[in-house]
Amino acid sequence: MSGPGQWQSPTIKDEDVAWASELMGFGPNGFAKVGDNDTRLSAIKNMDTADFEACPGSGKTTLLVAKLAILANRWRHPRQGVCVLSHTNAARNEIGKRLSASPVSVALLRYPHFVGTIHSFVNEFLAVPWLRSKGNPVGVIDTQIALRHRMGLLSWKWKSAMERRFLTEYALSYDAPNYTGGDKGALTTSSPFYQAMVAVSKASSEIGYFCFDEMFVWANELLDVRPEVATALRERFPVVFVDEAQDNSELQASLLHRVFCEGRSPSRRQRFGDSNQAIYNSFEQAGASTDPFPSSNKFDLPRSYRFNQTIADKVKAFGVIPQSIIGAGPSPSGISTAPKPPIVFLFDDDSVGRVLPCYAAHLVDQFSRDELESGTFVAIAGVHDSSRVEPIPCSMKHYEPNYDAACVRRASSPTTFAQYLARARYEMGGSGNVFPLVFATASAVLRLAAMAGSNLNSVSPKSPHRRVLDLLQNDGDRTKYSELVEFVVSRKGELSKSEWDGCCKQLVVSVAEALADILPSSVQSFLKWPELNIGVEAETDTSKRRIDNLFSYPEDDPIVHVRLGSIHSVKGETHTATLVLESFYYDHHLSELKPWLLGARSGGIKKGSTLEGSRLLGRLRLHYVAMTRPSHLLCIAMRKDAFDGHELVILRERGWQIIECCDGH
Ligand SMILES: Nc1ncnc2c1ncn2[C@@H]1O[C@H](COP(=O)(O)OP(=O)(O)OP(=O)(O)O)[C@@H](O)[C@H]1O
Repeated sequence: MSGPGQWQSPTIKDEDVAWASELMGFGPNGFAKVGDNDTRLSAIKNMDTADFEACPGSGKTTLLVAKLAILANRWRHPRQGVCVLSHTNAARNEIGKRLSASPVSVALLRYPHFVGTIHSFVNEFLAVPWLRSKGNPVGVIDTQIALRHRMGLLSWKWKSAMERRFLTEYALSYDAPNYTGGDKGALTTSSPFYQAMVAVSKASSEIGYFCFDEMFVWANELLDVRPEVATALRERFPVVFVDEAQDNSELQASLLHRVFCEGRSPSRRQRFGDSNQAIYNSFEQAGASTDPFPSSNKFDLPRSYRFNQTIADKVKAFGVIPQSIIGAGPSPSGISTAPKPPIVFLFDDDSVGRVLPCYAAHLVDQFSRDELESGTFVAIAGVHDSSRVEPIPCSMKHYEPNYDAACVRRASSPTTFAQYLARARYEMGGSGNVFPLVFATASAVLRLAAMAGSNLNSVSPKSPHRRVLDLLQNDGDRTKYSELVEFVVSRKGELSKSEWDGCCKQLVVSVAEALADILPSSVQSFLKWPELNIGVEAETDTSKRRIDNLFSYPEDDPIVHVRLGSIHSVKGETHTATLVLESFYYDHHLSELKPWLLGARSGGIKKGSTLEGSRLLGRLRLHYVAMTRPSHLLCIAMRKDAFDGHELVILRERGWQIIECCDGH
């Protein structure tokens, strides 16, 4: 095997680029020079270590997939592969979906290549083999289950001590191989209380329970003890691509740097991202300081193929470092009408519930029936889930009281069986593909068994469905599992409460008990069926759709379905129309960004060249992601009293049209 230093990258020729462009459906010139500008062409041909920092909709993911197709077509190394890493499962699935569309590039989804999240790479190639080689089993990698297991091991005395000190269960996680770390407040490491918490973390890990991020601890320990592992991985993967690089945390960036870049014979590494779109789990979280993105060797791609110049002009001020976006879109799609003027919907306390109907009515007014059917219509809020009730509006729940946040929260596991199904229906998005339902049913059963204390091996290349079938020992249990799957599929995942109570719940319990013995009462919450806010209608089709977070309009005979979600959940997506809803985090997000909307401010740098505070930068990035999703229509919804008369005049002068929801539009 040749090392990465000796690996010869294929030279990408013009004919390869034209072939890939045709493959992606852009004709032969999708990546060709535009006037004098050949940045896209040189970006796709470049095979050296580089960063591609580009504006929203500039085709970063498209460029990456096209480049991968060219590599797949030319790949001749039986034991060396291309490594493609993404931050989230959603991004990994998007790349996987696009690669599987062509018989050539689908090869990248198999050995010797790797396409997956950074977490799955760390588990598969570093942490899990290392732990197992030390004789430590790896059963469950799931923060919620591991911390719950550790709480169960902690004596009553220390549990009450945690309560008194306001320590959460995260005090039982660790960030060093001696099991110390986690948020243990001001306790000294030598105190008996601290040591008791360390002891349960150790005991639980030694029998196979781990939090997600703890796998980085073990991966780093392996690299400390066996630095030659990095050399072997560089030989195996001479070329590495990182998508959504702006979102890498310090933990991820520093580990990837150690594995692929640091020292001699680095792999070729290309990263794709947009630092203006860096949104993390919390505003306080900072980006990576090791190997930050972008480096100085970067390509800029200023043309957005998603939207036109009107939308580009509305959104660019929201970039923390404003980019000169050229609105070259929308690229051809099923939507043939021209892009529409942007809209601000205004509402007050009484009319907040009218915002979604007004938006849907506007869509019906602006798009043809065919376009309403084929297009993607979305409404999103920065805060989609909150227990706050004031000041109105706090979250998506003020606009749609039946909104179920767990259904769209891709990063965390669902907490009930019903949520597993809801998320699967959301993924199916009306298609006839039942795979998400089978996957969700199997995953939910495995999770229930793990919650009940079964130490099932959660690290497996097999699908959850295959794993359940393998784990079920006798034919009777397998038959029950098949009945369960068939029942869920026959109802397309839409079970009524009576169907759940009637037979489905018992099937779930029986299968989980076959995997985990008796289910303790503590898992009952997982089996709870959702109560709806719309009372008697609970069994109607409309209520089911609302659990799926689809707002359908008109209610009686819907002609448009608006998908509801968080801004985080729509990263990387392209919509026909996007409505960005006001929400509350310390203040109303959009109201705080009013100077950017009115053209008084641009970017995140204050006078005197200092950066704004982290909260405001977080607001800007979040709403920059949100407002750059639509191809044809950008809408925002804000409180009417956020503006005075003069400001409304400015908004209109800047090209926004205003629709008042209070008027009974
Ligand atoms: N070369 C191209 N020619 C025409 N259309 C393109 C081209 N590249 C991308 N597009 C279209 O532009 C839209 C945005 O592409 P893509 O999602 O790859 O952008 P992105 O830069 O990854 O976006 P984001 O920054 O929001 O994640 C898609 O509809 C895609 O089909």
